[in-house]
Amino acid sequence: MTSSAITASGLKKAYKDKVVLDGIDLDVQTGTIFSLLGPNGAGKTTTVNLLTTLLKMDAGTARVAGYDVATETKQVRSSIGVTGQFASVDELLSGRENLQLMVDLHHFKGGEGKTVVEHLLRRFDLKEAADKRASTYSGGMRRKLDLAMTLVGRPRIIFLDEPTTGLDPRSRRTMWNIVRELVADGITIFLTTQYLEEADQLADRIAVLDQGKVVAEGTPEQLKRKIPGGHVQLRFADVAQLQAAVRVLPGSAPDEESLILRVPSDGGVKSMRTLLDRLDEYAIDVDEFTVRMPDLDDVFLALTGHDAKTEVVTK
Ligand SMILES: Nc1ncnc2c1ncn2[C@@H]1O[C@H](COP(=O)(O)OP(=O)(O)OP(=O)(O)O)[C@@H](O)[C@H]1O
Repeated sequence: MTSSAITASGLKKAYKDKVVLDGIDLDVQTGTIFSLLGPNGAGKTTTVNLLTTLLKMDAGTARVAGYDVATETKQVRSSIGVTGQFASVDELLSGRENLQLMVDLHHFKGGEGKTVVEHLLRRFDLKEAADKRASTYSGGMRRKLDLAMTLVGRPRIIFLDEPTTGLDPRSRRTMWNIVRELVADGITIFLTTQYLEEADQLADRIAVLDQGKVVAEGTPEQLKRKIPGGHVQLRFADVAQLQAAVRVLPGSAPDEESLILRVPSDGGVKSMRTLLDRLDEYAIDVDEFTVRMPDLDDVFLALTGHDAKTEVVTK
C-alpha cells in the first residue's frame, strides 16, 4: 500500500506584491524521492520553507508526515530533517563537535550518543577529518556533515534544498549515492534542484516549477518524452564535407551557412563510436565535435516556451 508523506494543495506565497508561489499542489509518496526542479528564483526554497514550517503560507493547505503544517508545527518539525544551501554547520567547531551538538539536542541515553556520532562519521567518510575545524572542510565535506547532522534526529522525511549546487562532479556523485542509501532505508526525500540530470538520476517523480506554478509533473521518463533529445553537433571545413556527411548519417539536419550538422544521439560511448567509425569509413573530416544532451533549458523551452533564466515578472 502507498501513502503520502507530503501533500500540498493551493500553496500561495507572495512577498509584498511579488507573487512567488501561485497555487502549488504536491503529493509525495512515502519512501520515494520527489524533486522540485526549477531555475534560480523559481520559488523552490520558498516551497521548502513553507513545508518545513519556517514560513507561513498566504493560502492553501499542506500536510507533512500526516500533520498539518499550519497548526501542528511541532509535530511536523519532529518528523523532518532539513538541509539547506546554507548549512547549519558551525564553522568554528570540528565535525565531531558539530555532530555531538546535535546529539546533545536530541538527549540520547548513556553512551548511545557517542555511538551515533562515530557511526555517522564513518558512514559519511568524515572520520579522518573529524577533529579538524569545519571551516577547513571542502564544500562536499560540509554538505556531508550537514546531512549527517540532520540524520542524528532520525527523521522519516528529509528536505534537501539544492544539496549539490556548487559541488564538483565527484562530490555530487557521492551525495547522490548517499541520497539513494537514505531512500533504501525507507526515508522520503524532497529534493530541490536546478539540474535536470540530478532530478533524472534520483527522483521517482519530478515537478517543474516555473513562475510560481507547477508546469509539469511526472516520472523522469514522462518528462523527458516531452523534450527534444540529445544530439551531436559536427562542424565541417566546407560544404562538400558537410553534404557527404548528410548522405551517410540518416536523420541528420544540416545548416550549410554555419557548416554545422546536428545528428540525433543518446550521447553514449557506443553510439559515438559508431558515428565516428562511419565518418572514418567514408573519409569525411570533422573540424569540431560537440555532444549536447538536453538540460534544464531544453525542458523549460519545451514546457514553457521560454528559457530557464527568465526572471519571474509580476505586477
Ligand atoms: N524574504 C523575501 N523577501 C522578498 N522576496 C523574496 C524573499 N525570499 C525570496 N524572495 C524572492 O522570491 C523568489 C523565489 O525565491 P526562492 O528562494 O524560493 O527561489 P529558489 O527557486 O529557491 O531559487 P534559488 O535557487 O535562488 O534559491 C525570488 O525572486 C526571491 O528574490
